[in-house]
Order: sequence, then structure tokens, then C-alpha cells
Amino acid sequence: MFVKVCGLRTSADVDAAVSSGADAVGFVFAASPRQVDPATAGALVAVAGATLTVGVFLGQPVDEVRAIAEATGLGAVQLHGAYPKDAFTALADPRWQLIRAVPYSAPDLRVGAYGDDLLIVDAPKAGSGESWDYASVAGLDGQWLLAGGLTPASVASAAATARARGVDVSSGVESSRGVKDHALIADFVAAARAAAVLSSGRQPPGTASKPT
Ligand SMILES: O=C(O)c1ccccc1N[C@@H]1O[C@H](COP(=O)(O)O)[C@@H](O)[C@H]1O
Repeated sequence: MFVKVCGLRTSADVDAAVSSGADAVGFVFAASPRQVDPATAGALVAVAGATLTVGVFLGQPVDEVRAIAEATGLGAVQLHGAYPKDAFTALADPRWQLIRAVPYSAPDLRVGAYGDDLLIVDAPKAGSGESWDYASVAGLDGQWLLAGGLTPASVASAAATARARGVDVSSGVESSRGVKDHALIADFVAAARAAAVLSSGRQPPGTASKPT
């Protein structure tokens, strides 16, 4: 079970996620209560050490995404919104992985269809904390993460229902919007690890050969 904890804003947040055993930590550059600026994110990337660092973007121009990825040293770029396949082609770079984040109702849920290394299947409104019908994606193949409304209490059953190989959380590990609760992060990672899922490993194969 691969576990990503997203929307981190402080070094204490990153320490909490890394020490809890998260496989990836996310920093939001889109407009959000969780937004961080590139300078802050660069410092947090250093705190994360070997843990995969993911930059989250929503509709920002490709040139801006590339500039931030280069400036901060991100290990992965997560694109939400109507990015065409050309955008993924333009952003392909051995320095970072490409993550395509889509709502569960998106027309194309094939992992890698846009040249993405990893797919995240989410609620219609990313970062909203809203759950959805996780069973609707139970037939999905490949390396993908389940997101949207997960909590320490729900993650094990949600991952089992969706047959997910990994999970991604933000709202469910916050005490208030944009403020991470470090005990909830630890609870979430532990609960996800305990989930009965199809995967036998923690690292999606798409991420194994790339720099982290
Ligand atoms: O978290 C945000 O504010 C955000 C903003 C813009 C795009 C994506 C965002 N977060 C992503 O949403 C899911 C987590 O959802 P939830 O809060 O657990 O329901 C995750 O993929 C984040 O990267």
C-alpha cells in the first residue's frame, strides 16, 4: 500500500508524515488554503529527504509548472484539471514523475494514457474532503491511488472496496482546513498499512525506477 499525505505546509508537517512512514508528501501550488510558495516548498523538499515529494497543480501553465519543479527539486508533478496529453508530453522529464489526477467520472481512467507514470482517482472537487462511490473504480488496472474524503477511520475499507494499490489524503488528516493534525497523519498511515489490498509492495512500479 503506497501512502501519500498531501497539503503539507510546515517542516513539522513533513516530519510527521515521514516519521509515520508515508511514501510521498504533497505540496499544493494551486489556489488553496494549503498553498505554499516555491521557496517554502523548496525547503520542505529538503526536509522530506528520500521520501517522494509531489507538487500539486491545478490549471497552471506548463511553463510555470516546469519552473517550480526545477526550482524546488520536486520528485513528482501532479496535474489536476484539463491538461491535454500534450502538456504531459511537454513536462516529461527524467527528474520527476508525472501524476495525472482525475475525478472518478473522467472519460479516460487508463493509467499511462497521457504518458503519466501514476494516476490519482479523486472526488469531483479535489481537496474537498468529499467521499464518493469507491466501488465504481474497483476494476481499474495498474498503478493508481485512491483519493477523496479518506480518513483514518475509512481508509482501510475504502482501499479494499476500490482495490486500490495506494491512497492519498489531505482533508482527513486536518484539525481545520489547511492545518494538519500530526496524530491523524500517524493514524492514517497506520490504518492504510493495515488495509487488505491487492498490492504486496509499497512502491508503485511506475515510481520505482525514477528519482525520488
Ligand atoms: O488540497 C487541495 O487544496 C488541492 C487543491 C487543488 C488540487 C488538488 C488538491 N488536493 C488534492 O486532493 C486530494 C485530497 O483530497 P481530500 O482533501 O483528502 O478529499 C489529493 O489528491 C490532493 O493532492
